[in-house]
Amino acid sequence: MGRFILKCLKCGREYGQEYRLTCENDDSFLRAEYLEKRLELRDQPGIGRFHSWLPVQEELTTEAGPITYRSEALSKELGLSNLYIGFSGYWPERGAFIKTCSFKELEAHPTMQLLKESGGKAIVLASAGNTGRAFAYSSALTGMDAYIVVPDSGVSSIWLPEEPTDSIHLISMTPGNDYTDAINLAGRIAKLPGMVPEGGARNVARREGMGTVMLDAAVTIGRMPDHYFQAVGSGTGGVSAWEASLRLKADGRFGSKLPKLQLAQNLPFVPMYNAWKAGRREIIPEIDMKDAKRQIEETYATVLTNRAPPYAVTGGLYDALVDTDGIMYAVTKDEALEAKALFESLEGIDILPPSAVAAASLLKAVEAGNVGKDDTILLNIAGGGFKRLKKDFTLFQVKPSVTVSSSDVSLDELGI
Ligand SMILES: Cc1ncc(COP(=O)(O)O)c(C=O)c1O
Repeated sequence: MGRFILKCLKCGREYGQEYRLTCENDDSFLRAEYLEKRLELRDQPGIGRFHSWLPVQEELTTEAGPITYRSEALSKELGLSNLYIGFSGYWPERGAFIKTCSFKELEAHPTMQLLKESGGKAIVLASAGNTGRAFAYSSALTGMDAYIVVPDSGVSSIWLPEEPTDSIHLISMTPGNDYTDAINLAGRIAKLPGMVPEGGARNVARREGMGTVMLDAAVTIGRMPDHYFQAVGSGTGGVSAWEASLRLKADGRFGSKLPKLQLAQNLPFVPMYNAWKAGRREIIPEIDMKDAKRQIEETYATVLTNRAPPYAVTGGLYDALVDTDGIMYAVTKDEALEAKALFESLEGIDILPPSAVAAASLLKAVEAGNVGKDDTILLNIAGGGFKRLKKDFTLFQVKPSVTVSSSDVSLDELGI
């Protein structure tokens, strides 16, 4: 018997347990509804603890999982009494063992498991860096093929803490192509026979994997936080946190008020910030991301640069922000670097650029009075511990099997 059904958020059509990204009637998100309505923690080391609300049959045994701890130093510096850090990365002293150093690994493991359970063999995805590394690692662990398309700026991010396997197929794109070009090429490859698109935010396994950050926080704190801070590029993490809190609310033991999403992008590329500020569901490219490619080149945290984020779609980020009375921030590179230095010196762990953007947004929120001094706050440090990892592991660069010059190349050139 299945553990969940997939339900279309617009027309309500239900599907059984399968690797499905879209409804046959419309373009809305599908959401998983689990038979287990109460979160029953499993005896697993990582995200497998949250099996109740992961769309897979077998419990995941990976040690990769989010951790949550109560901040002391940063909390004191900001004058906050209930600041919690959700950390996804490598920090063994705190029990954090994500060896690709970001919460993207929380998405990769359930996705590969769901793919395996539904008979799929090869997954195709685009990445600006962190997602590709996470799926490459999951491919190395499971032996399942992964075709990963990255822009030139992302190639150096595709490393592993062990020897890469033949199951990893890295396709790089020449300079001038960005993350969205990689998405377009991956979309074409995914139509080849035997290939399965990972689906980005449409993939419930990805969303539920990321949602475990909120679940871990709620079980650690004993209730849902009042505020949730994260830097977003696609916004999937924001949607995931919202969906996880809807389930926690229905569970009944973790409070009834949904955490307020407080999400950040980095200047000059801030399309979702612009649309949200203007009160619009639609992103208007000419207004919200004029000269997008140039903006992206100037951006500090490049993984936050998705030109086609799931913002307007039913069940997407706009709906999540409306439902949680959310706030969005635009952060400069200087603000991010300042917040990074502050966080690292006070909390004692190195963090990735997007996490610096998230930390900067918390500083802005405190300054603007968007959080109360005694409110319970969850800061999602979605990537970190890279320097810490290098002390314990040798890292291996994954080499591209082919480099292409545009998303329109003939697929024969790829030698798949
Ligand atoms: C460390 C980290 N934080 C935040 C994000 C933004 O994630 P999303 O917009 O998919 O929620 C990313 C995306 O790659 C990331 O790697």
